[in-house]
Amino acid sequence: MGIDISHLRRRFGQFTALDDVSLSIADGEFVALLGPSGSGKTSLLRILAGLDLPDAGSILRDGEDLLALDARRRGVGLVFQHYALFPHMTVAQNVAFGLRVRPWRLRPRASAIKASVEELLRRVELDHLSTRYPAQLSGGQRQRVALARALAIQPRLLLLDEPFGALDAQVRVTLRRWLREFHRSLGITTLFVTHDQDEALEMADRVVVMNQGRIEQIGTPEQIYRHPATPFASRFIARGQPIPGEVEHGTLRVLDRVWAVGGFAEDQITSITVHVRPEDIFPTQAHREGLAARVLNVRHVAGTVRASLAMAGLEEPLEAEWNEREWHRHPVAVGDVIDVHIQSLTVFGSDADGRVVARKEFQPPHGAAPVTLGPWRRVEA
Ligand SMILES: Nc1ncnc2c1ncn2[C@@H]1O[C@H](COP(=O)(O)OP(=O)(O)OP(=O)(O)O)[C@@H](O)[C@H]1O
Repeated sequence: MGIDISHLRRRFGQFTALDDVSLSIADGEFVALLGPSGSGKTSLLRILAGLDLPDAGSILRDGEDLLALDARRRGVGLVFQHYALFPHMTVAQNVAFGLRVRPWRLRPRASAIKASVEELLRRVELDHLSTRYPAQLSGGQRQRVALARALAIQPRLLLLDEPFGALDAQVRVTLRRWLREFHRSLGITTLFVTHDQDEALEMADRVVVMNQGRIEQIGTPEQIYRHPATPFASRFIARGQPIPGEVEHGTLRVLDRVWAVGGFAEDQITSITVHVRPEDIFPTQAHREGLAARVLNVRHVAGTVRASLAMAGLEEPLEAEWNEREWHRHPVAVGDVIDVHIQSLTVFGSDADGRVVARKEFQPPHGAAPVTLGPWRRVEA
């Protein structure tokens, strides 16, 4: 049981904002919609909320057609990036609003509204500020009021559209953890829109990666980070960096190294993309086995060390990232020429339409002995 979104399409004139989007959300799940600006996240949220209709596709909740219900009957709580609090109402009045405007037959008694507002404000830890006006609150406090207000109607589905987008970095991090715990205690099915990778990976049970109106990948934060399904997901989530590679007559050539690629269906695949992550590039002392790299810069950032490396055959430098301890073992400095070992590569094979039809995570061996790369497995995009 839960929400089943299937084959949703939404066009604005010639522009396709949602292109065959299918997604199932389990009861009580916390799902993040993650994608760059314009990827269709808000379009999907608006359709779920009943603020817009798709051109095609269906949404079922526990088997019931959600699209047939008007917005007020969907039991949806909404929080947007820009606090939509009523400035002339106190915190308590804002939270009570959704209950006060109900038709009189459905409206709780004034004493019940007061009790539920008090309970909600306790939950969002703002009971001491109930008589303040929005202008007298911090940004983070306003968003917690907005959340309490969305929860007042006891929604079955909570939709959060970049709720922390306008807050500063430190408040965002604190509220992220707070909201995660809050969700755990409440268990309401929640869809959270963000373009911030850390936010999605840290908070969600599952992450839906969107790009140009399509879903690129759905998975747990770990699955998506460790095993990105497409070059886009790899670049956007795992900071995958492209390096030139070729496949010919059963061999893969990358950075002047050649490995056998057994079982590679070259006839199906018209192009390949090879990605390497910053944390998979290590300095090595085994000179004959490493790849030569010149250190262009070194930055120390909160416990990690980032370096840009110029390498033969690459137009753009590769970014490498080590923790401080690793760096102390090989304290490279600007101008050094070092040997690096690439611990892991991801190779994507695409067909003529650009669809990924095969992918492989590959650990290049130390040394030059050819290895078999495969078997390739099909991926569901
Ligand atoms: N009413 C509309 N008319 C025309 N185009 C629209 C309309 N609403 C959205 N779009 C377009 O659809 C695309 C997807 O928009 P959407 O707001 O869903 O993206 P998003 O992923 O939420 O982006 P952001 O992170 O910037 O909010 C955008 O290119 C946008 O310009």
